[in-house]
Amino acid sequence: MSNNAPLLVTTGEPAGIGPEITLMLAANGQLNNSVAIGDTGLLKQRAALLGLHLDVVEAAPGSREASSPGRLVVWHAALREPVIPGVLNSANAGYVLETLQIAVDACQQGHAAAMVTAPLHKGVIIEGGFPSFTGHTEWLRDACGVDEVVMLLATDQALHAQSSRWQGSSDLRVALVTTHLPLREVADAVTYDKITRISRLLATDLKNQFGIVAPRIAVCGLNPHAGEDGHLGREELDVIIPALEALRAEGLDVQGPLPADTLFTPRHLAGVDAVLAMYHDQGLAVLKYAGFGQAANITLGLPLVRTSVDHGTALSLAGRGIADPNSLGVALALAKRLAAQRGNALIAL
Ligand SMILES: NC(=O)C1=CN([C@@H]2O[C@H](COP(=O)(O)OP(=O)(O)OC[C@H]3O[C@@H](n4cnc5c(N)ncnc54)[C@H](O)[C@@H]3O)[C@@H](O)[C@H]2O)C=CC1
Ligand SMILES: NCC(=O)COP(=O)(O)O
Repeated sequence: MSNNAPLLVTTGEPAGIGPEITLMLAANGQLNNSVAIGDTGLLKQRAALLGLHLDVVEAAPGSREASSPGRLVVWHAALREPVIPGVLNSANAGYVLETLQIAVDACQQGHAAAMVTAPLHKGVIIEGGFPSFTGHTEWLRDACGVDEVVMLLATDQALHAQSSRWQGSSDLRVALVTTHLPLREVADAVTYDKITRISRLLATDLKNQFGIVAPRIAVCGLNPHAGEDGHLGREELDVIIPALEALRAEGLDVQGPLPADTLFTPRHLAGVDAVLAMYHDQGLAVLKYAGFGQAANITLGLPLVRTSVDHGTALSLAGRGIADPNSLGVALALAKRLAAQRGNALIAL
């Protein structure tokens, strides 16, 4: 990694809130070591629409110039068609993916310290000619040529931790065995191999990226009451328990499978560093209840640092200046910390 590389912020779906939450952070000085990737004209228009006093200026991809108070530096990618806030247009799907590719290339070539992604709209990318697209996480796995990645969402401001009686960590971290899958397909995707690979990656990155020396992972069951000894589903007996036994034999501290409805209560979370949920809404509904807007999404297992917001494109808010940019700020702060930990030199503030 060369010296003084910026953090990159991909601005996401152009009709969503990604461009404006990026501009909002730039306007209050939170993008000072960063560069946005997106259409410069779009960002200028959105800044004007919101009445933000900000110079939006273009720089060549790979340059060391970064944003400063009152000035947002942009690595330009051209929109395919003009954008109306809140109105999706599948013609711009290729544009969104181009912003991601620019970021990946720059991280891999040492021109950037990390990438932070504003939300994109999965459906419109699929409709725009990319039928196998399911999300940043899986796209980044393929773009980086790795076999497996882990989606982890984390907040250090979990709701239950605000109680004066709470004695555990204020961090809540939730990782997923399966990510963007129809519920009908989830049970078949929860395999011995998948659980063991994801758990190993999670434990390794909790150590290496979060500095947790001996990570304790609580693992959810798939079925109600963790299958009730096989009476309410057999995945626990046939797949999850054997996988966890193998992981324990390797020295991993994995508890479970635990009934997911009570695992997230403060008593069970007190000694836990991360929860491994079997599917998207099992884990993320709780995480978002505990800290929506205060959390970030991290992809573990990549050769680069990638964090993201905890929310989506919020189309109905786009162009109105009322979206909360806080999660993007949390994602930026985390990316900065993770990049520094990897030894990626950041532009000094
Ligand atoms: N990292 C990413 O790229 C993500 C993308 N998405 C995508 O976003 C699209 C919309 O997804 P939804 O499930 O509707 O979730 P969403 O997060 O866009 O919206 C859910 C609710 O939260 C509100 N909300 C979201 N972000 C907000 C913010 N910053 N400030 C204030 N209120 C906010 C919305 O107005 C809405 O009421 C989908 O295509 C989904 O796949 C969803 C999550 C993450
Ligand atoms: N709910 C998290 C989410 O959908 C984000 O997915 P990704 O685009 O970061 O893979």
